[in-house]
Amino acid sequence: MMAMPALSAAPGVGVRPVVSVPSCSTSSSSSLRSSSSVGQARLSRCLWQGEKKLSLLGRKRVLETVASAELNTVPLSEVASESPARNSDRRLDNEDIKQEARRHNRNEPCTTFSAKYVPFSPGIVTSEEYSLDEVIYRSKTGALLDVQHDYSALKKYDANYWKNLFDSRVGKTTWPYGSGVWSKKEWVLPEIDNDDIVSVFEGNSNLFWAERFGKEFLQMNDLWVKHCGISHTGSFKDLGMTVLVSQVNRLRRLKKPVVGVGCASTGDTSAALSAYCAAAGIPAIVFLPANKISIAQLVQPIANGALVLSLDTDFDGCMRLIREVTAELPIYLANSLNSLRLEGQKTAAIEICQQFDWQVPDWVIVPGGNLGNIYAFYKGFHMCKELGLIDRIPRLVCAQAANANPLYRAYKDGFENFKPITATSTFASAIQIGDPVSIDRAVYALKNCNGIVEEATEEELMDACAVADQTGMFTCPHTGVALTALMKLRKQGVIGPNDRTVVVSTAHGLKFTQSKIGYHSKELEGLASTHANPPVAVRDDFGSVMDVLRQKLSLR
Ligand SMILES: Cc1ncc(COP(=O)(O)O)c(C=O)c1O
Ligand SMILES: N[C@@H](CCOP(=O)(O)O)C(=O)O
Repeated sequence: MMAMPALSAAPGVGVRPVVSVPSCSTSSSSSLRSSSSVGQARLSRCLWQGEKKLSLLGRKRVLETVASAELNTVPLSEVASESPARNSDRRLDNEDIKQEARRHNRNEPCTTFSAKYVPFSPGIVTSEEYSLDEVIYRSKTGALLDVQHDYSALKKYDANYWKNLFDSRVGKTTWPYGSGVWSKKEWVLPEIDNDDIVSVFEGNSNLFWAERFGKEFLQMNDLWVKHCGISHTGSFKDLGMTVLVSQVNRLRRLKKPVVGVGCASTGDTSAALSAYCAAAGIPAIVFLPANKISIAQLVQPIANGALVLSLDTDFDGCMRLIREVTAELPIYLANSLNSLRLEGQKTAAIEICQQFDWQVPDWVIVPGGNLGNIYAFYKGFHMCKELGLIDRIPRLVCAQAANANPLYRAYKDGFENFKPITATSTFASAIQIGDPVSIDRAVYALKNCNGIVEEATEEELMDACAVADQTGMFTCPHTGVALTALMKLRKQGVIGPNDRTVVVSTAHGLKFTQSKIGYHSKELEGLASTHANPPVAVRDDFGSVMDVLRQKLSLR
């Protein structure tokens, strides 16, 4: 058997665009051109540089396809309705998915969009800014950074344009837009070359109607669960990691000194980092707190070939160390301290609006630990509102485990004082964090959406998981924390019976089976395990089986 280090179970988008949409380029340096001669020149470049391998027939098709988009103002609705026929063209001999995409991707607006790092200092005017190609995580004053998009460029396209564009990309395999993150590329990392993107077509996670749980337990008829855990590595972290690792891929191509990518983790960030780095052939280094993550989470970076360091400390200790190490060595920091991650994570919020046909839910409940995700959700909704796709931002609820509740404590204090704590053991082990790096981002997000912070005890979160599971879900403990917050707010009448509410499920329950086994075997110390459903041991004979069935099913 493989020797494991001491890291075992924890206890736990038809409106006419205002400009034409030429798009044969995948290059960040391309700009919007309307003259036909310039269009022809670009066309030739595309054909003879990027598409060297096309057959004569292929070249003719590209000429026809791109020329119509280059030389005319093409209503997006028409472009979209034409594309299935073109997309039914088979991939050409010797053409891979990226080359095929260059041929088909004429819906893509030319890259006039841009983004940069600015200090995260709401209300303070500063000229400080950095290119996304710089390796930098903090401002001159030590503040967090934020990725700022060029809204004046994005606003040249109206809300219907964006809705139709995003909608036209869902459910396709076109590189890279088959990804729920990259389907929103213009709002995420607009300048990255499509060839640098590292994606496993993450996102597009299901948003399902939790009918029985809502109606039977909460008298709610509009309760939804956004299942971000049904994902490549089983958590929402894939959304951010595709962005971060893609940018690292670009930095390495630009010959920037990045020998690897590192993170501290409670299990999910490390799993996502390892998988995306492995897909790109980039070394991954992960710092894990010994004995504080689940076996399923531990085995993910091991299997994906990451360098796994098991440290005799908690997550906050690992976080301190990785920050020191990444300041010394050319290792790129992959935690959400790095604002690139949040650009991917915010697409979950945009996706929720899209899944509701661009209607806004009343409430969105998100479990919080290092607190990047609650800000990412706020930013996603805020961007939709700024660009006119929605008319308001939902109220956000951040849910914390009572054993790891620094934000809850600060909230109760009117956000006047924030004090880091030493988080204690919780079944929601991925949010056992006492000194969250994104505290400022979280407080800003919650203040700006009239948000709420709730907490869940161990008993409450495990019971919430059990009850939800018995309505057909298979929840992770963090989702149990969010469900507990929902139950409390519903009971208090804060959330109404007809409020459209989305609970964000951040990880797949299959990553956390140990705590479920403990609960259903009534082996969790200090917990009544009220909803336990242990297996019934039965003797191997017909009579015994019949006796048990009669008794359990109340049959005579
Ligand atoms: C499964 C799961 N849920 C929720 C969270 C909390 O997200 P954040 O750290 O962005 O607050 C994390 C990580 O911290 C996580 O791994
Ligand atoms: N739950 C996280 C904790 C680290 O959060 P991050 O978003 O800052 O990377 C994990 O899985 O490691």
